[in-house]
Amino acid sequence: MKSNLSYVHPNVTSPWGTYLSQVDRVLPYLGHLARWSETLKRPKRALIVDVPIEMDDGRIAHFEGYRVQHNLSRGPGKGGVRFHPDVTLEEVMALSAWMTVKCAAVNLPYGGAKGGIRVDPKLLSQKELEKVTRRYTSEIGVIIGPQQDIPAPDVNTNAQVMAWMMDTYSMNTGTTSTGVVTGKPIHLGGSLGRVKATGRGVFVTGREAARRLGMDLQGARVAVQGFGNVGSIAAELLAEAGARIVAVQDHTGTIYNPQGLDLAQLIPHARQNGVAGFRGGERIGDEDFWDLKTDILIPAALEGQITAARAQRIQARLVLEGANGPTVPEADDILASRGVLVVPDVICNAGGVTVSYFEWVQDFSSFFWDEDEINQRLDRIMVNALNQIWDTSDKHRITLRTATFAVACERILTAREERGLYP
Ligand SMILES: NC(=O)C1=CN([C@@H]2O[C@H](COP(=O)(O)OP(=O)(O)OC[C@H]3O[C@@H](n4cnc5c(N)ncnc54)[C@H](O)[C@@H]3O)[C@@H](O)[C@H]2O)C=CC1
Ligand SMILES: O=C(O)CCC(=O)C(=O)O
Repeated sequence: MKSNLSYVHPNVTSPWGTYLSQVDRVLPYLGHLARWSETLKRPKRALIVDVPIEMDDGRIAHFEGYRVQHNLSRGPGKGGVRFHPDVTLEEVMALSAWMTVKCAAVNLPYGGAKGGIRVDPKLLSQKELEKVTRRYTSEIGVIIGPQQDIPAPDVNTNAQVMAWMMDTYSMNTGTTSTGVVTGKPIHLGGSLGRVKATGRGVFVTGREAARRLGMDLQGARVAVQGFGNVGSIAAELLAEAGARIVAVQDHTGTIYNPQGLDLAQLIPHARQNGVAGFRGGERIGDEDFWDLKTDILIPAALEGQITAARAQRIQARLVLEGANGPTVPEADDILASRGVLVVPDVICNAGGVTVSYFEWVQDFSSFFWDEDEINQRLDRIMVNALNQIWDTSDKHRITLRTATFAVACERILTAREERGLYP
């Protein structure tokens, strides 16, 4: 891991450090394209913005916002916006870089970008949240647009936030620009299937990986960390396929039921209160989550959750990375040496951006598809991408993560080489 950038100081477990180490691992498989690899280690553009708003009590509060466009070689930037009190520039850089790799892995005509505001939205009123969103959108308005960079939901953002972003951008440009963001409400140019798309993609890649491992989903024990958009939908679809969701952890705590949690009751409960306090399971210590006897583990919260120490304890045979960057490099090695198969974030959670792409295409053509068509196309794209990654993994005897980087980085750097360097 090496960064020649003066403005970040990554370490081996920070998100940008993790990403750099993942790039280093793919270099031997890039052939002559490796000479362009420094491109992958530098974001093309990073914008830091001040977001001042008047709070409900009359105070003026300032929040720090970011939008990073990591790479635009294959198309406009694409990637979500995160509202979280711990967001940093370095984290957004890593998240934007993983978007570059992810979009190329499923062969979408996009580069990678990501945004964030360092704010705890739970401490804001709805009015304050709207003001923060609108001011942030105006500030990053100089670099986003339907052909430049298209934001979408991520942690703590949703269709309502996307509606405000679309409206602010449209007001500032004097257009109705539905294509400037994806993940919008359906009647504002949103796509059927987008809300569930990331969780569905986790399910599809998990189904395929389980088949290859000879693991029956019927009765398989599943533990899920993070029970928001991605984790709850992945759990729901796995349960529909016969799996038992035995443990769920979110920021409020961890609950466990070896017979399987009742998701029809848990999901609405968690939406209101978090999972803690749910009566259909036993409350266990958060750290005990990592020792549970399960077949499938789904990290679907934040980065850096699977540390080296936790990787030694994980009992599952299959890890489905719903979250971005949940596994640090040393933990990756430990899981591989213990025979635990990891379906990496850059393919596992690519269902969301794939349906975002469908939304963007539908917005341009003003012709909307039905949900079955969307889900079928999503399934096909994910399965084809995973098959190619699996073949690459078998050919070079490398992990699925390095294989995904190999497939994606070849596409990214080929585009870079074909476009050339001169203005
Ligand atoms: N929403 C999307 O379409 C996509 C999201 N992702 C990734 O999936 C992950 C989750 O995103 P969403 O479900 O959209 O967010 P969300 O905001 O809907 O849910 C986040 C969940 O993580 C939990 N959480 C937060 N901190 C935690 C902690 N310290 N320990 C345990 N749980 C914790 C929260 O309680 C919540 O249940 C993130 O890594 C995100 O980048 C990846 C691809 C697309
Ligand atoms: O839907 C999108 O455009 C991006 C989703 C996202 O932020 C991600 O895949 O991490």
